[in-house]
Amino acid sequence: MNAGDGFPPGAREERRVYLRGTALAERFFHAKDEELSHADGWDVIFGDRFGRGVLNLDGVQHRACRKALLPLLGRAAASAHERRINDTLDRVMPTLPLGTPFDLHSFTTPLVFEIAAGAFAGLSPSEAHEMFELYNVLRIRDVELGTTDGDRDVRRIARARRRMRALLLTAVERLADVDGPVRRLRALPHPPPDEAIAGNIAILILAGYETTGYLTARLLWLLARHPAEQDAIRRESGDRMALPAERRESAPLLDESAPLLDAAASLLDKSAPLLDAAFAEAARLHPPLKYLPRRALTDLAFNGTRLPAGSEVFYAIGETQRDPDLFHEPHEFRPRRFRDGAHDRLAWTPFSAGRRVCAGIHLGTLGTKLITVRLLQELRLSAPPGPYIGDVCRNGATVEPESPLTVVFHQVHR
Ligand code: HEM
Repeated sequence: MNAGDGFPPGAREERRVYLRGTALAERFFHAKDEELSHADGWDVIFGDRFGRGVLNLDGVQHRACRKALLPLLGRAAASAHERRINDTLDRVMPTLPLGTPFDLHSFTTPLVFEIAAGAFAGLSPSEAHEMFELYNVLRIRDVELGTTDGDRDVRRIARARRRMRALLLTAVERLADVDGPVRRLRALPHPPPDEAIAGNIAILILAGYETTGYLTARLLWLLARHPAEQDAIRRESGDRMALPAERRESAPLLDESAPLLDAAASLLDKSAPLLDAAFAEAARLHPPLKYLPRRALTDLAFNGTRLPAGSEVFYAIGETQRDPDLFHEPHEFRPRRFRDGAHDRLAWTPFSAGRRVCAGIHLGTLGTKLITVRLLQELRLSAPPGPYIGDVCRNGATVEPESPLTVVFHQVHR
């Protein structure tokens, strides 16, 4: 870097920069991988524990994998996914307890994991359960080397990584003849090795379950705290759920004409506007990814904000979506705001935006909405009195509730 280039002394050393607001978003979401690396950014969050896949690849490899995998995640895949979700719910819903406090997040997360592991790795419910536990071990952070606990964690993580690798390679073998990630990736002009295919499967499951599981829990919890909104959505969705299964599948919860866009408008579902608005509002208040991690590979300047090469760069979705200049009463749950008026295009980006917008936006939206309406059809949710439960972000990207998202289920009386 030359003297007089505007960087303060010492700024070339690696540093962490947080970007907020729509003015910077435009430039952030349209940066090239050669400017802001996803691979290096996500390495800060989960290192090499989950392997590489479409989320944490850059450049040519990323483009090839994304193109190969998108058809499995798009609208065409929605009805198979809807069937899988319904079958899983048929099995687990009768086990939900009535009348006692119940943590939504510890229910929805393994549930969505099982669905994702079945869809992308062909795992049975018991195999999925084992893999879920392995993911939890692989997420352990802040290991203090040289202490008894730290050394035990290192051994647990190493064992979990070996077992995870074995399960994923078995999945690669098992799925060789099925239309899924393995066949799609092997059909590329330069097919990745099995290890990389396994990494892609791991990333698909990871990207899908934590986000959808968390957002579903948040939406249901918010509706438990807002009974009028809950009743209105139950009435709205009742008509659809009363349809026979085949008709329900031909009237999916997702607007079939919606392209993979980057604004809330693309997810509008004309047949369920109240559910749609509550979904958008839950994702505004509680985006599962609070920050998007990148690393600047070259010196950059975004609207005057300097990003020296080597910086860790985080786009703050959560703070932007609660900016009072962008949303009136930003900390309140007001689904109507998404029905009443337009908002700045990049003010709402829970699925990211631009070229690298969430590849699973359709499945994530479908999963969250479907689990919500199925539960609301059979159960009324109430929230025990208590303060608002916020989030913690332990890894610099995803969030989890700071304490259990407790609700009580009651039978719906018609
Ligand atoms: C409500 C649910 C979901 C939310 C809020 C969400 C959010 C996001 C966000 C913010 C990103 C961008 C990450 C970044 O820029 O670094 C992303 C990427 C991605 N998501 Fe999702 N996601 C959800 C569900 C899913 C599902 C169900 C899948 C499917 C398996 C999925 C697969 C992916 C993949 C593959 C990427 C990487 C895309 C790329 O880099 O080209 N997501 N998601």
